[in-house]
Amino acid sequence: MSKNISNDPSKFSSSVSGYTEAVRELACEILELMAEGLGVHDTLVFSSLIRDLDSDSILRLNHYPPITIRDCKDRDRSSTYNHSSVGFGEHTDPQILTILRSNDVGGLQISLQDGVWIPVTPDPSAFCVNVGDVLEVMTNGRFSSVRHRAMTNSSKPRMSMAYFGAPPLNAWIVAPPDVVTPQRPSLYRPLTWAEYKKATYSLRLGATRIGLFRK
Ligand SMILES: O=C(O)CCC(=O)C(=O)O
Ligand SMILES: [Fe+2]
Repeated sequence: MSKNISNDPSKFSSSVSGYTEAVRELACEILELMAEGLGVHDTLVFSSLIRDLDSDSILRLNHYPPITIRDCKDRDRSSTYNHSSVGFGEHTDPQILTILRSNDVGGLQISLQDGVWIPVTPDPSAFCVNVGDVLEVMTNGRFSSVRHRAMTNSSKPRMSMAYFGAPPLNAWIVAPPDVVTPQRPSLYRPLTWAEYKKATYSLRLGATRIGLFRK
């Protein structure tokens, strides 16, 4: 994509479409490799949901303007700097796979353990790939969706672009038989993406929404 956003909406639209198609293809390739690595017979089982013409995938552009300590105090005298500097609260992405790109301003953090946040070094030439809740269900917990958040920077604006590969609304989300064994029975009850999306929007951003579907 060009470094500058064009004033011509059709050029902007075609850049966004080109980018979206490229990251969709990347997501599909990663998902096919994951299926192969898990020993799943039908290696297209995850990627075909994203390739489906009715896929509910989306692209989100995030902008985190810098917040200085003074701004925070002006806005709310009782809030602490740390509290106010959360730009995007902690959550897991509900979809299948997220392909995230950002500028060179840090802010993304992941948590593998409650309350411990690990910063992700920003690299504008790299993609950050997040496992979403649907992939956790479809791999029967072999891959876990990652809890993350984005902090604002006190001097520079962070920008990020996230492609969320998602199934069609009416698709059933079930783990393929290859990852369900007597030793590892299925962890989640079957659900449709529409059902999961509805549950997602009815709960707080930070809630462990996938827990609602655990057997
Ligand atoms: O801006 C970021 O790095 C994180 C964005 C994010 O988590 C999201 O859009 O779901
Ligand atoms: Fe996210």
